Amino acid sequence: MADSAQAQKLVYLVTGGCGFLGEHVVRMLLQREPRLGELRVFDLHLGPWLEELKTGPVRVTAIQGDVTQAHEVAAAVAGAHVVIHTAGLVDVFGRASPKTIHEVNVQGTRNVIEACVQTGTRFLVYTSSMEVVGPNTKGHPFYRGNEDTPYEAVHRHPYPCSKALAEWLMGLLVCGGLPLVTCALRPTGIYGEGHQIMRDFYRQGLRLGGRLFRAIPASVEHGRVYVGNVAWMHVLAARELERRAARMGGQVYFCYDGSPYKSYEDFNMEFLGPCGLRLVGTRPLVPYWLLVFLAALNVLLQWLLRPLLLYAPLLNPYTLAMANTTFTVSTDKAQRHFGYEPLFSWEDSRTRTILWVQATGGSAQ
Ligand SMILES: NC(=O)c1ccc[n+]([C@@H]2O[C@H](COP(=O)([O-])OP(=O)(O)OC[C@H]3O[C@@H](n4cnc5c(N)ncnc54)[C@H](O)[C@@H]3O)[C@@H](O)[C@H]2O)c1
Ligand SMILES: CC(C)CCC[C@@H](C)[C@H]1CC[C@H]2[C@@H]3[C@H](O)C=C4C[C@@H](O)CC[C@]4(C)[C@H]3CC[C@]12C
Repeated sequence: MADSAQAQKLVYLVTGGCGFLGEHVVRMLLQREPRLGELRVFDLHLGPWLEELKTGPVRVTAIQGDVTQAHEVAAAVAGAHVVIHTAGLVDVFGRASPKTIHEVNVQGTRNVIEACVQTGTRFLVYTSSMEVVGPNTKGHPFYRGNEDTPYEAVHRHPYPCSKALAEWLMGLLVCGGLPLVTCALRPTGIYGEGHQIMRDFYRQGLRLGGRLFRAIPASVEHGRVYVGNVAWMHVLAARELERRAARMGGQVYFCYDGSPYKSYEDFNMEFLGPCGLRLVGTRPLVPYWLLVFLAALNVLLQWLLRPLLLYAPLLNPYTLAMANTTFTVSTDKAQRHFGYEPLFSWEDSRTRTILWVQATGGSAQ
């Protein structure tokens, strides 16, 4: 007798499937989801790498579309059994306007939810963010917290505001008693192959003669999680939503793995060190007040230069506050609720990331 994996082939849709995380989710589904019959990859910008996937046994359909356009989302969702919604505008640098961030992250998510409800899709996994919780504007540390740890979540920046609102929309469904079963995954800072900011730091270090200068005390710890494990968690959550709907429906899960707790800069050095960079200073080399001043200056410059060019450096008051606030998670909720175990050990994650930085860090790719 054919087993159920062969009997029922499922249609999956991944929004934002050509982004940093989205590409890993797409590849992970193809490798690890035996019930996959068709994979729809929906993104504003389609990657050329999708072409190579079309020659495999699973039907891969590339859909160029915009989540802010309800009719485009509805057409892509129609007939899908499962939707993984990772599309989003990740901007804490002032590149996009607050209005655009809201449209993509909140209205886009609303469109995905409504399309699922209208077309009868039953399972939806949403990529949320740790920033739905914090760090808050008061700089309170969140130390080894879990999904139930009390924390004063106060948002002002458009990006965390939008992620919080979108996650709240997901929660509304549970209260509304709709047949759609959803859960939200909250990654901390993701790293791994394709991580733009890691590459930016690497290039900056190369420009500075192989050195980076410590700006944040080593005692400020950050939660980081490997992209392959975040992708695996999405695939597993999507698979288990059906079987464990009562337990998982409406739940939120932090994304976690065995990556060590370190400061943002020390963590990056785990990869940039083996690529030849050195972090200078055991303590910050510039006083904090000077960083605050430079961050404020960058905001002013961004505003002054806006008519001429987009000036969006990494340092601004929000990113400085983030970098300077401890935020680490310690939880096993995903393990308890749907059997998640990281697929990649810390050693594997580290090696894969180093190889990627070495291969592409200095090139224009
Ligand atoms: N990178 C992180 O550290 C991190 C941490 C926590 C949560 N997240 C969340 O994970 C998700 C993916 O983030 P990422 O780091 O891969 O970002 P990314 O920018 O690499 O990927 C986002 C993808 O969404 C697509 N997209 C943007 N606007 C769209 C639109 N209007 N219509 C359709 N597609 C659109 C982009 O083209 C891109 O391919 C986001 O929802 C983000 O909020 C990321
Ligand atoms: C002060 C400077 C020297 C260093 C600036 C580092 C700064 C660019 C880093 C620090 C923390 C980073 C964020 C953190 O890892 C988590 C997330 C959550 C996610 O939803 C989007 C990405 C984001 C905001 C990281 C962006 C880069 C930050 C702010």
